[in-house]
Amino acid sequence: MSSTEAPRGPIDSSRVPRYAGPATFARLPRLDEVGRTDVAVVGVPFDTGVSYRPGARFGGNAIREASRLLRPYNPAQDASPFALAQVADAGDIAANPFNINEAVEAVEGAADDLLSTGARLMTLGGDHTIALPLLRSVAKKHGPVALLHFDAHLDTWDTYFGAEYTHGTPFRRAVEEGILDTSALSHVGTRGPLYGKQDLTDDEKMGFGIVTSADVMRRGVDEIADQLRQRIGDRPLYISIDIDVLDPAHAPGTGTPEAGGLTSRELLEILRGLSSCHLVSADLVEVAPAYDHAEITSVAASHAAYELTTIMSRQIAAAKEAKDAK
Ligand SMILES: N=C(N)NCCCC(=O)O
Ligand SMILES: [Zn+2]
Ligand SMILES: [Zn+2]
Repeated sequence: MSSTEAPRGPIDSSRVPRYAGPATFARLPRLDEVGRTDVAVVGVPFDTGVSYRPGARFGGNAIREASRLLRPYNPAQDASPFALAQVADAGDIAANPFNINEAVEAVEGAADDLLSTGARLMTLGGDHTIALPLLRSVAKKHGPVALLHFDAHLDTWDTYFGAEYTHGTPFRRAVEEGILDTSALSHVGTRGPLYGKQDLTDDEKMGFGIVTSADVMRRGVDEIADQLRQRIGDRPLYISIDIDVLDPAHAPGTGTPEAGGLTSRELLEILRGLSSCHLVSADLVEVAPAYDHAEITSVAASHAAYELTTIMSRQIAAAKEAKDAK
């Protein structure tokens, strides 16, 4: 697509019913159908890094299936994300299920390739291990990035069974590697039992601030979004959403569920409150459809990815407009 051409949007639901045909995210064109894209939605079918229930390797396709019902206009952000910028489904990154190190390298390499085209990534996991190679790739382009991490868990543990690359450890590795801007790191939705108090002191030393799920309930979504926006400022921002940030009532289909989580409404509202942030890429991980019912989890995930995609599209359009005005 040249910069003057209008983006190619989703399949017209008034002509082809939404339940027909193979699924792409939001029924958008595949990347090979449009040549290049501003936002690449990409799946990572990988779950070898999990410590409890497996199955997130099927998450990306479950989210694609559940996203058939998304409509092209987003009233909450007053934007038509797929008209403002080209958004396309880039398919899946093939990752070795029997070798975590090799898989981590493959994800980093594929992310490098997509980012080098100028696209931003909306990655659908996969387990949380994949956030590390994605952050490595984003940091090569933008330098250390601010991180907003929505999750029941800290994911800053050191190792599991001696393994460094797991779904409970990506953000400790990322801090060690210097790819995060440690003045702007926040967990949101944290809750549940830990291995010890040390988990919290270690996490704080790495620079993380914590907004617990109880904080969200007590202080409300607007105040939380304001606080996060202030902390992030205009830094390049990466958002990583582990779907287990939601209460198991809102997201049963996940591998390490914890009671007392956010509602899908709270998550979506906080994301909308971040629409002015400079979102350079995002992931949504840990959807494990085998434990889901009636697509509860994958529908919630598809809507969260839709809000993130809208934020990116609006910014891409605004940047283009500013450039054209010059
Ligand atoms: N769901 C993610 N990313 N991490 C959970 C790790 C929790 C544990 O095994 O103790
Ligand atoms: Zn988690
Ligand atoms: Zn996680």
